[in-house]
Amino acid sequence: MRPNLIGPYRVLETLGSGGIGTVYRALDARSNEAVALKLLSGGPAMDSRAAKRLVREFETLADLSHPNVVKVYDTGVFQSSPYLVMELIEGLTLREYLSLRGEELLSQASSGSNSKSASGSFLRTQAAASASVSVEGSVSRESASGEAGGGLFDLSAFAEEAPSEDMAAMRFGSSGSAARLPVQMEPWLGSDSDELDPLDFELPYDVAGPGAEPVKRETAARLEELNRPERVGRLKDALLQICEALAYIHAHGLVHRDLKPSNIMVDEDRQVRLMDFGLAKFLADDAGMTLDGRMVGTFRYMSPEQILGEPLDGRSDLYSLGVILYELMTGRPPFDAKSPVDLWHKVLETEPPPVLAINQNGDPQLARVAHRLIRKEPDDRFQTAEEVYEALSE
Ligand SMILES: Nc1ncnc2c1ncn2[C@@H]1O[C@H](COP(=O)(O)OP(=O)(O)OP(=O)(O)O)[C@@H](O)[C@H]1O
Repeated sequence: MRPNLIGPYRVLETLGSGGIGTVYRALDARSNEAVALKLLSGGPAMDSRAAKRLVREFETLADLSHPNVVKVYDTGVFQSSPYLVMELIEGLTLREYLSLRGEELLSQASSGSNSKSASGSFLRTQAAASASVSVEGSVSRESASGEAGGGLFDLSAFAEEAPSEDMAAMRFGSSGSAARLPVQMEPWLGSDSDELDPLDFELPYDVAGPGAEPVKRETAARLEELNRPERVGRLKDALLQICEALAYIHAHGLVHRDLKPSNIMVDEDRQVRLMDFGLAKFLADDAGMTLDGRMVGTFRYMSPEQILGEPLDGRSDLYSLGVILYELMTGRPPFDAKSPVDLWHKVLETEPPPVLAINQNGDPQLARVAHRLIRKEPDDRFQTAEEVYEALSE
């Protein structure tokens, strides 16, 4: 049940839930300022002393300040669960943002919908995750399922990563076998493992062929959509901002560890904000596991060294950025599998299809960057976010 009051914060609505907790839109009763409050209820059960210790560690996040990093204002404990109070971002996840057409952004600016800000930009609503965005800038679950008609843009092709990848869906035990993996796993608890690939299409090597099946023609249209110059321009701009944010947090000795499209939001001024950085560090030891055996991080975006439980540095985040870029260029993840263990074997032992083999008209510069980011050996990748920034700016 949604609490009404968490510390001095009046809870207004639920913005969404992830693997380790729930994010609420709340009002600071002292200042009347709207904030986002993340209550870590989905994590390991902890007593109030452990929660307080975690909160003290979170406090270091409040010292960080960068235009592309969500500001942490406050931390606290509510009924033995730690919470973080953050800047409320009125915007869309990166994937949703890139799915909008330029003219849609403009049409939102000129229409008078309630769901827009005074400046006419898009706003995020409660139902945004895994849903679709309408021309009015509101978010519609109907359109995600294709039930809604004219005027709505179906973003289901860019749906957020499947819930099966949430860290809460995985536990590790002592049985089973998984060669080269740092841990062995008990049955995977997620029931929707085959939802890993949001687009669910085959490799379209012959997308433009005369005898192409209907599904392949649709694929070609989708790829064309991904290659719209205006979209590619926005993608590059967003990537540059992500690089700036990563350079900043890495310079502060932090590794994000859970970089994924739903942790990247774009606000109404098209400013990118990284969220949830550092949380994983406090919730896990170096092997990426919490005390009760849950894995920290979202499977699809995990670097090989994170899978192997090795110590991580900023280059692990660069790998995750590469997976995001690969997906945003091809509409599918570089490695697809029916279960996390299969996925991990592929990540560790196989090479993904070239971006330009899937999307022949994709931007070659971006494709090069994506492939260098997802090299298995950290030494073979770009070494810093600054280097990625430079490669994108060439
Ligand atoms: N500062 C914020 N401002 C506005 N919305 C936010 C903010 N932080 C999180 N959200 C939204 O709240 C929802 C839940 O976020 P949360 O971080 O719990 O989930 P997640 O990122 O999907 O999963 P995970 O816990 O695995 O990182 C998401 O839709 C997210 O975009």
